[in-house]
Amino acid sequence: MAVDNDGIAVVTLQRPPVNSLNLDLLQAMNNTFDDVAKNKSKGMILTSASPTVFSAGLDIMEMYKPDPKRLETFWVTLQDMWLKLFGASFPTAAAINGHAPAGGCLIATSCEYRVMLSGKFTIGLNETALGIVPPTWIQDSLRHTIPTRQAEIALTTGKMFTVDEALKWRTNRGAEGAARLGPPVLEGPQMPPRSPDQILNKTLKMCLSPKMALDTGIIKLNALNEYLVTERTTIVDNAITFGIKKCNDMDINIQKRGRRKVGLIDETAADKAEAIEKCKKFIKRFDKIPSLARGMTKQIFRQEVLQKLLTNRQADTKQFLDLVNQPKIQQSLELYLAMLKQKSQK
Ligand SMILES: CCCCCCCC/C=C\C=C\CC(=O)SCCNC(=O)CCNC(=O)[C@H](O)C(C)(C)COP(=O)(O)OP(=O)(O)OC[C@H]1O[C@@H](n2cnc3c(N)ncnc32)[C@H](O)[C@@H]1OP(=O)(O)O
Repeated sequence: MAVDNDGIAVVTLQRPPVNSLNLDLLQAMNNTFDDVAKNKSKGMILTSASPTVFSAGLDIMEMYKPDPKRLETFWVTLQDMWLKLFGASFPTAAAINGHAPAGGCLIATSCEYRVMLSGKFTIGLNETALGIVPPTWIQDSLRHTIPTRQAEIALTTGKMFTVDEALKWRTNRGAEGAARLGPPVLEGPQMPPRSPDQILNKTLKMCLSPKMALDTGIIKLNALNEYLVTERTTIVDNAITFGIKKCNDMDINIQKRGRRKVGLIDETAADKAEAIEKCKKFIKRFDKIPSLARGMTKQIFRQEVLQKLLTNRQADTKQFLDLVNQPKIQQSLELYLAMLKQKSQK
């Protein structure tokens, strides 16, 4: 842990090669979180010493052929880590400088703010894809971060989000929907882009002109009708071109407006230093907010989710122990470890 001049603690996970969460690392995290609270730090940023992995999640070795007592301590220590981090009264942020699967995503979603490095990294709760049901409080951390519907889909599919997907959620509306209609007709002398309103107003004006004879008016309206039917694609394209031009003139970023943010991460950064700076900026937002009021508001906001685990702690531990001790799960863990080893040797 390093505390900067502003009193913000930067805590770096340092367990090579992938910061997998074993008992020792979890205990070290818990002690550090206690220190941050005791020192009255202004806030805490979690990051990783690895250039490519934030955290690979739970250390599979803790669950494979486990010592029963250690396994129980391992799970209770993980619960403690989550209760301390998710329930921390001080501001928390994650500078996610690499992959963050499963438990890695849990740490990130337990913080209040997330900045992830742009690149070929992924983040998400992949448990379902591994055949495991994520415990309620792990599901709650995601549901607390992104909209419920997206959380349900992500959890049930074991979705690992790319950095871009974690920031935004694709929709068919906006610029992407427009793109599916084909390229817009560009501005030219024959067909200057006009809004549909402009076209109709001009035609109406012409038809209402006292100089216009009735039969000429009818001919013009028929011609307009035919034009609207046969040229509808061009008209739509022109309307889109007109819309895009207006948005550009008004400095509205249509690319951003066309996509809805899923918000699993809040921002991206080019490198770790920038990610930490952005996290610091988030924490400094609270400079003028009384810290007691802030901390209590956060805890009340998170209380329901925290209380659920506190109430069901023993049952949750028993469920985990029963699951891990199943021969079928032990077999899956063995296969998974072999698969990871094979992949790392390639
Ligand atoms: C089938 C699983 C059943 C589990 C049942 C238990 C029930 C628990 C209930 C719920 C809670 C679950 C939450 C979890 O966190 S489970 C853990 C899920 N984690 C993962 O699936 C991530 C696996 N790792 C990776 O995808 C990659 O390692 C990655 C993080 C993307 C990094 O890739 P890369 O940089 O290429 O590194 P390598 O893959 O080469 O790995 C280097 C060495 O690290 C070992 N490794 C990786 N992850 C883990 C891990 N989670 N635990 C232990 N060891 C891990 C890997 O085998 C390599 O080792 P070696 O160098 O000796 O070959």
